[in-house]
Amino acid sequence: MKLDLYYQDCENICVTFATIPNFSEFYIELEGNNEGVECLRLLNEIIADFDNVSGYILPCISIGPAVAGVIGARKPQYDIWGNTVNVASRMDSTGKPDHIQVTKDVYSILAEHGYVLECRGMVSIKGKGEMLTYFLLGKP
Ligand SMILES: Nc1ncnc2c1ncn2[C@@H]1O[C@H](COP(=O)(O)OP(=O)(O)OP(=O)(O)O)[C@@H](O)[C@H]1O
Repeated sequence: MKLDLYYQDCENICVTFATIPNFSEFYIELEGNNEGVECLRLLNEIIADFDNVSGYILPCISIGPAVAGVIGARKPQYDIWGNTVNVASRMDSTGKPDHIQVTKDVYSILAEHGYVLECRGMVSIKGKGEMLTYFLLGKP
């Protein structure tokens, strides 16, 4: 048995979750049309143009340690794990349309660099309790 594992401990990474609002409706509309190929085209466009996507994407950010690696023998997949990833996912699931929700740690770093943020207040996060979160409003 081959025991080589690819993994990397990351001390401090920034994790962004990005949801496309109403994606499932969009996808169903396209199913009869080119079997979803147009949908893949759109996703590639969004990823290639990530800096200019506000409006139809909802990014949410957390920072901290995580482990990254490849898992799966038959269908290997690269993924990341850890509390930082779960919190980024929660920033996404508790987010607000047209807003970028970030944790307090992200707020501290961005505020130091002149970004404009607004305190949202305490948000109830599954598995974490109440967390103070912020909305990112603008660049320096
Ligand atoms: N690598 C990842 N990629 C995508 N989503 C992830 C990843 N790691 C964690 N998540 C998501 O982060 C969320 C929080 O993770 P947690 O381990 O607390 O899950 P859970 O308690 O089972 O919650 P849930 O009910 O949301 O599934 C989950 O919704 C999970 O799907």
